[in-house]
Amino acid sequence: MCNKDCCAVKTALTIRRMKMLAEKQLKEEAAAPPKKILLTPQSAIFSYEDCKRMADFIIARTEIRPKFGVVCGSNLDMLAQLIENPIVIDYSEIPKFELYTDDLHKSKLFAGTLMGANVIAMQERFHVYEGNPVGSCSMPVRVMKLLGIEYLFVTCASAAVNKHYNVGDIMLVKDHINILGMIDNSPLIGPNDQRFGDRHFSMINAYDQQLIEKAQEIAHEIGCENRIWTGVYCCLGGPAYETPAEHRLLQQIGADTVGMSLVHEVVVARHCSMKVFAYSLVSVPSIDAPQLPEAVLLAQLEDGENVSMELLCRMVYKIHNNL
Ligand SMILES: O=P(O)(O)O[C@@H]1C[C@H](O)[C@@H](CO)O1
Ligand SMILES: Nc1nc2[nH]cnc2c(=O)[nH]1
Repeated sequence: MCNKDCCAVKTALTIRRMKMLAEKQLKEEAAAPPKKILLTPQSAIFSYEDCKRMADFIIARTEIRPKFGVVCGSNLDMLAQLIENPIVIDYSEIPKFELYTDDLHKSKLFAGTLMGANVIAMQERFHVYEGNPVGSCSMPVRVMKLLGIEYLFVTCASAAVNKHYNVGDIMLVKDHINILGMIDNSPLIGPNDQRFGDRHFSMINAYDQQLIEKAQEIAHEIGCENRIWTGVYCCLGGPAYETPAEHRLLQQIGADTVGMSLVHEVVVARHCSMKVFAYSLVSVPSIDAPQLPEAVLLAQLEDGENVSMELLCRMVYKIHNNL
């Protein structure tokens, strides 16, 4: 047991020791070379030349000039497998293309034909929550542009925000709320390369209205008009799903579904004037939805995956044949 004097001595010693340590640390910091801070503008991480080199590599390997590009979302990787006689390229083979991804075995590009049209599909996309800068996540879209793609089909998994949407439903995206972009995390921040597009550009009709109408026609043709909605997608950073309070906020600002991707790819696609068609497969129920057994949700999801394949094939067929 120490007395009052003992503690006072200890405190004085501790203070002196801390002071000495702080001084030593300051001296060491002053002697160390300055740390390099790399401020990399999003738009300059991959230059036009980098994207061109990647596109040239893909053209050399596949020998096709695709008209359609597809980005597969989670639970939608089977869309890539619809491509006939595909040339499959692992992302790691393409110079500089490989980024961080949780799902290495799906990191593949499929190039071939679908319903008679030349198509290339990314089986897995890059996400911001995996540690990739937002400008890198959208780099493949620029590569697709330089491959000559006219129509970009972007797909993703999402959670229902709109209480009428069920798991397995498909939402055709008519507009988006880009929360990451709103808080200064746009893929186009940095120098603008005019070869891709103008510095400022409109995001009105970013999701091509004619393509949406074609998809709505298809919904009727296949008898899925009560399962294919048209709505607003909101992108959050993830990887955690939103809290109930955030979910309520998203309902109030007009989101119908929420996910962790798509919008930055669409911004980059519109910057370089690609026609965009996007849909999200509802994979997580809204917090207002009645609780359903896991097996029911899985069956609904599987059904939605089948509808999404039908939708993709019919869209490609109709556009390719001007129907
Ligand atoms: O690539 P997408 O946006 O479909 O992936 C979403 C986000 C997470 O990776 C996953 C969550 O379920 O789906
Ligand atoms: N933010 C978000 N993204 C998703 N992607 C798939 N499901 C979800 C979800 O519940 N929330």
